[in-house]
Amino acid sequence: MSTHDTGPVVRARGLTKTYGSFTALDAVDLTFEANRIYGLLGRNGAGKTTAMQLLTGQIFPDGGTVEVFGRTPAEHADVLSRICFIAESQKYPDQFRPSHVFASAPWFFPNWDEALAAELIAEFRVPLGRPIKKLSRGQLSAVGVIVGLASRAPLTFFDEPYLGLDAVARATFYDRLLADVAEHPRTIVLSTHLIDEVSNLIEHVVLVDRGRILIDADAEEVRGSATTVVGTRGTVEAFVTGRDVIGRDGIGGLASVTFTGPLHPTERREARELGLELAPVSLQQLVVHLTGTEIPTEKEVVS
Ligand SMILES: Nc1ncnc2c1ncn2[C@@H]1O[C@H](COP(=O)(O)OP(=O)(O)OP(=O)(O)O)[C@@H](O)[C@H]1O
Repeated sequence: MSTHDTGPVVRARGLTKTYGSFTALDAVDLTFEANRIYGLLGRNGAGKTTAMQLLTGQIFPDGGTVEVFGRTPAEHADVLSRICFIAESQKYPDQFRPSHVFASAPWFFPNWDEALAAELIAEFRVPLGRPIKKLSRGQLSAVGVIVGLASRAPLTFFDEPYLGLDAVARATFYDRLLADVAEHPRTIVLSTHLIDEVSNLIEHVVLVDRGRILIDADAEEVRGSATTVVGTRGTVEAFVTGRDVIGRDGIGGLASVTFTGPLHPTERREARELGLELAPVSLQQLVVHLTGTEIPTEKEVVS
């Protein structure tokens, strides 16, 4: 352990990545604390993979700084040995079989747990002797997920590797992840589109959109941060006047408007008395509202 271990696990400031004239990541600040589960969320092309590649030293920033365990990741082998990055389309040597992947994993990951890997191999039904090239998409995803879990790396990134998994296998992954992290605390970063599925897993939300951070907050805080109010149009519009509206929908005389910000108990009572229905907004709905198309005005919804 060094003195660097007392600070955050990841600290990025002004992180910028450009591809030609396109800015994939635009002056992003990120801080990941030890032993938390982070959800890196955002639409296709938002910049999630780019951010993870920068944090793991696979690509270099055009601006800003990255420190992982207090050091620049690419230049320090001891830092890299504490990072596990599982990508959706992991590449393996041509002749590799899953047995080779699991046999070589301990060379890269000092905390590798052989027994856990064996359990997961059985649970995910990975055919150990089949050439990697012949595996189904789900089986290939399972190989990645097993490496990510059994590596027990202090900082583990899962870049949507579980997309190929069926619903049962995904549930297994989520359960195993939670159980193992409870026993062996470490920092996990999950990037995913399946927000509802992971919303109970995530402790901290980082929402990326077009290379910028839209939300960087405690998941609990984010979950309670938006409300949808439904009722007759005039009443709903009067109720949301002056609020930060992030979504509008409606049909005929009915309106459904989503807004962010706290709601006082007296305002809740007032809504009930006005015959309005209030519903909390799920993390997934919130992300859709914040990263979707522009919010229509009341007039556009009516017409
Ligand atoms: N090597 C590259 N050259 C040019 N553009 C790139 C390159 N790598 C990424 N980009 C662009 O940068 C943007 C961010 O890509 P990134 O892969 O980080 O998105 P993402 O949030 O991971 O998306 P997805 O959810 O679809 O995987 C995209 O518009 C992508 O096309």
